[in-house]
Amino acid sequence: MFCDTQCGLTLCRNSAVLNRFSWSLPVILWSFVVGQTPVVEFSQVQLCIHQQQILTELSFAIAQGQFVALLGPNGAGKTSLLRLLQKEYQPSSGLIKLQGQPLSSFSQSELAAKVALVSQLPGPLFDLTVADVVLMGLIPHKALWQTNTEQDLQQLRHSLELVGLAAKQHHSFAHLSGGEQQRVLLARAVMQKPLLLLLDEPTNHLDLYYQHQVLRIAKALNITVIASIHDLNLASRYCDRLLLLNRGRLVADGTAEHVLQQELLTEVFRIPCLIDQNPFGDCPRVSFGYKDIR
Ligand SMILES: Nc1ncnc2c1ncn2[C@@H]1O[C@H](COP(=O)(O)OP(=O)(O)OP(=O)(O)O)[C@@H](O)[C@H]1O
Repeated sequence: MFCDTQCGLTLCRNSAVLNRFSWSLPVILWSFVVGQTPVVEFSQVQLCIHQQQILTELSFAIAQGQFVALLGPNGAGKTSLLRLLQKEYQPSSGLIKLQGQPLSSFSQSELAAKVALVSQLPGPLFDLTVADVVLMGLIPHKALWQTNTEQDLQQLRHSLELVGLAAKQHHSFAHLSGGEQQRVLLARAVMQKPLLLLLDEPTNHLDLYYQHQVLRIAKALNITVIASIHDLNLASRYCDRLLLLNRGRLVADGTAEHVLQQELLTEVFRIPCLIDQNPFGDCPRVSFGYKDIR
């Protein structure tokens, strides 16, 4: 029996809990059988900053092409996990591998060619046009003296069409709405052709149409994606696999059906919830709320 009272959950090593960790073992076994190395592997990873334990004993493996949602309440450690993958933070112990190689062995420029990030807040981009920002996705793949080819420009147009912003190619990035900026950053990531795409709350600032659109685009890329998402229903609809974090620990890992369990979600998010079937797709739907308040 294993009890994790620290994270407010009592997790017992019974079949229900094993169900909540249904992915990493199959990924490792499948990788072994077909000879394909997982894109990302965390082995007993811990992150401690200023003596505060941020992430505790994270172990999982993600196969090529999986679209993975990182879920959890505020402060659960989602962004910190994404920062580890960009080497912004170093694990205090444990090992992270990218394509079978220790992440620590990649230089920042090698990493930039393999990992793209769409984050919540773009850094200062001064008065660049939309095209300038999207073309920045080519930087990790080009030497300083190389100019953009006709093929690059075609790819630029294609990336902007994907996010519905072809008409704004020559507009100033700074003058776009928050949602449009977010989509430009996704187009830049598409341009980068990464092995691994990291999305940090990619649906923030987006209206309903583009919340779905951004995740549809990310899914259609058929690359490995790890997305920190607050909306459990979007994760359920679009992601192959859900990792649920609570207070720095991985408390569930599996398909939406495995992870989106009423009792678990009520404990982790500290609000009553009900699960039923999403009428638009074959996936669970979560509703949170209190019956006595309308
Ligand atoms: N550089 C840092 N220094 C101190 N504490 C940090 C640092 N980075 C993260 N933390 C702490 O680690 C915890 C996890 O933060 P993190 O941003 O990873 O959570 P999150 O799940 O992404 O939250 P949110 O949903 O609010 O974005 C928080 O308590 C945060 O204050």
